Amino acid sequence: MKSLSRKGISILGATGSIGKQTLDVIRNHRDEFELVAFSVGENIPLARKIIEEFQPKLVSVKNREDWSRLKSEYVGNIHFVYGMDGLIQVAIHNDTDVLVNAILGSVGLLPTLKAIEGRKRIAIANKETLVTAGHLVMKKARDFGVEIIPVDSEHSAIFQSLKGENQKEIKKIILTASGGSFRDLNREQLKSVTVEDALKHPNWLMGAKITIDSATMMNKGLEVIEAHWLFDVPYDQIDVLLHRESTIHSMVEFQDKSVIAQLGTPDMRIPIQYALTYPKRIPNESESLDLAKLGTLHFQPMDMKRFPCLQFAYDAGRIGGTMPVVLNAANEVAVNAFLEGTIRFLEIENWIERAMNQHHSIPNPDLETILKVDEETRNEMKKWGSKEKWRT
Ligand SMILES: NC(=O)C1=CN([C@@H]2O[C@H](COP(=O)(O)OP(=O)(O)OC[C@H]3O[C@@H](n4cnc5c(N)ncnc54)[C@H](OP(=O)(O)O)[C@@H]3O)[C@@H](O)[C@H]2O)C=CC1
Ligand SMILES: CC(=O)[C@@H](O)[C@H](O)COP(=O)(O)O
Ligand SMILES: [Mn+2]
Repeated sequence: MKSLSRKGISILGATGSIGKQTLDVIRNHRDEFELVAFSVGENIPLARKIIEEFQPKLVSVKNREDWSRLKSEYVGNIHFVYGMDGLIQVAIHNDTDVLVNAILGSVGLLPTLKAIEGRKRIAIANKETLVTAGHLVMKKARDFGVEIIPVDSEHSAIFQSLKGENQKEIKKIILTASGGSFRDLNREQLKSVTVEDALKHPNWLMGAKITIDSATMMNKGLEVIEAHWLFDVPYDQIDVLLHRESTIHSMVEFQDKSVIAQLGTPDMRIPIQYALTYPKRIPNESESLDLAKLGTLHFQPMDMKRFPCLQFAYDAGRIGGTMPVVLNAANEVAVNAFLEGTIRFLEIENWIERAMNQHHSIPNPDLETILKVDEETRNEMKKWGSKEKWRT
């Protein structure tokens, strides 16, 4: 039986960067939280370690073969599931109080919708889900009275800055952007960058896909759309500001020109923990922000020509309908191709632009239309480019 005094936490994507940091938060607050269920993709060795340490009730893996192997290894009280049905079972487990959606990509959409129907509070890191179907997710959350608490550092900052405020009094949201791994390179220099260089984010240690998204500025583009849905703010009232240090995680300017910001060291365990304890705050082992040591903070306006992916995201958001579905799917496919070494860095933006140019947006799409457009975009893009690796 689940303990009555502890919150039951379930995690989609427990083996990823956010997933592992969520486990850290649970590990450091055993009196507050218990891990009920989790999903992994293909990292079975880490899944075994998590099972042994946390003894959850339900574990989901991506593939049937892994499910079959784990089932025979652990004969006892742990229930094993797999595939999309497995993700959904994690999302709606009876003992879940908070679902941490830390899976990568729009595969997180269906489990999110099911969790809302199951009236689970959702701590959402998985921005691709909100980009793809923000209108469906937020409407369903309102209909079912479910709270969606942001984990993404910028959105957690905005959420915290808005606490106790009147949402109608927002003048603008200011998302901060580090500039990513190539912030000091010009477009000419971007032609020859490598995957290894792209994976060196200046401030945050994150999964591969989001680190590339930071370097192309698509991460900020996805975050603009994410902010639009989470806070119900029009695109004209969402700005992006280059801020090298990632110390101010984001800000809100109000009608009276007051600006409220949230600051902290770049440590994702802080917003993850807040999403789990909200509206409470509890102590942790994270480092305190030392502004005197930092001395100076830097700010620069965003150059859309240098970072066209950010412009694509604003365009897709403003066009609306299925265009953000295409933006996201094209980005997922292109980043994957770059990570596999079959396209170069600047081809990521070319592929996204091409996919968007080929698409006629369908307004106010339902779930079926979204899934269809997502699949069609990925299938179309399979025909592009060579399978030859350009890097050794
Ligand atoms: N990392 C960060 O600091 C931040 C991340 N985010 C967002 O959080 C989400 C996760 O990011 P991050 O943790 O960096 O990503 P990672 O790549 O580190 O982790 C992704 C997780 O999802 C699992 N996964 C991937 N594809 C599938 C699939 N098809 N089926 C089942 N499981 C799958 C992986 O499993 P496995 O490895 O076992 O195969 C892994 O557990 C993204 O949406 C990202 O934009 C937002 C803010 C900050
Ligand atoms: C930690 C986090 O929330 C990331 O989304 C981070 O913001 C990436 O940094 P930039 O996109 O600002 O480079
Ligand atoms: Mn972020």
